[in-house]
Amino acid sequence: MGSEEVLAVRAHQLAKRYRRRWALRGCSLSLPQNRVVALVGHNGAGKSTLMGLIAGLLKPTEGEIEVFGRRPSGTGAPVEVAYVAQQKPLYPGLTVAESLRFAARMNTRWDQDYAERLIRAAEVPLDGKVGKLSGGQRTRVALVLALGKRPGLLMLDEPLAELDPLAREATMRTLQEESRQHGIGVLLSSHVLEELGTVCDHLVLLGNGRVRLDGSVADLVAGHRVLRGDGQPPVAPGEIIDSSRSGHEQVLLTKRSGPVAAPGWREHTPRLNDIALAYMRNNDDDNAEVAA
Ligand SMILES: Nc1ncnc2c1ncn2[C@@H]1O[C@H](COP(=O)(O)OP(=O)(O)OP(=O)(O)O)[C@@H](O)[C@H]1O
Repeated sequence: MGSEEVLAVRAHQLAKRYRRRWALRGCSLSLPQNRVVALVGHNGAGKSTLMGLIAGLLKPTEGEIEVFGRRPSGTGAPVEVAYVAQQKPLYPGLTVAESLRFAARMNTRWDQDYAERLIRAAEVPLDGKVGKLSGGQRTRVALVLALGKRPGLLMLDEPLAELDPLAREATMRTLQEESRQHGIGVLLSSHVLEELGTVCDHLVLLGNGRVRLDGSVADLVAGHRVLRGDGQPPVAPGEIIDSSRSGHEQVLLTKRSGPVAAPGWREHTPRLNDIALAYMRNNDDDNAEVAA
């Protein structure tokens, strides 16, 4: 990461233990502002825990974390941070319009015009009761309530799960535009890996509570190659992150940036989800990579 980049989050050796179980350990990372960051990892990898620590809803057991240069309180989110948790914090008895008015009273930075514009774009009825909306519509409302706060960092825990493909595309586009036009940082946890590659600038991959990958998408893609062929792999075993078969061929995801000139082997540039899946499938610490 370039030294000129503004950081939304800096964590050093951050760790969180619930009773005797470590949910997050040795987590050191820097999340840039003005970027869309994908947070991925298997179920129970520690994504929600990391978000809770950044949001100031959880206290670290060990290590340090700074959000916009300050330590989160451990009792509530800083004003610059909007967090949409998996259980979306909505009042089912309010209409959408009432929910926006309530948010306006609770948030000093609230932008009502912008929130109404986003609700109209999402085609959610302003007079609809939140409790009667579909799961996807509730997600859109929760997102608008977060964006309307005009946060410096927006964190979304699994926002795409209940959205149809069109709503997913629209949501991702909104997040990307927000990040580019208003310079906000977006941290997005998701299991929908295919869509992340087109929108995210940065990837953090957690495995068993540890950071396995942390880097810009451009650097991660440039630092890996997919090799297809048969016979003896033309790279050192330590460079192979994942190996599978497709028909007669071996398919290797390798950690290297230079070309591989080997008869019988073809190479191509991986997609972000090829890289993420390979690391998730091979979830051991030997392959851990933390890009600067
Ligand atoms: N309140 C809690 N009390 C005890 N253990 C917890 C608590 N919250 C999470 N854990 C444990 O911590 C680990 C990390 O959980 P976390 O919810 O952060 O993972 P996640 O990556 O968000 O998972 P998912 O993709 O399933 O949402 C898991 O082993 C989980 O069981």
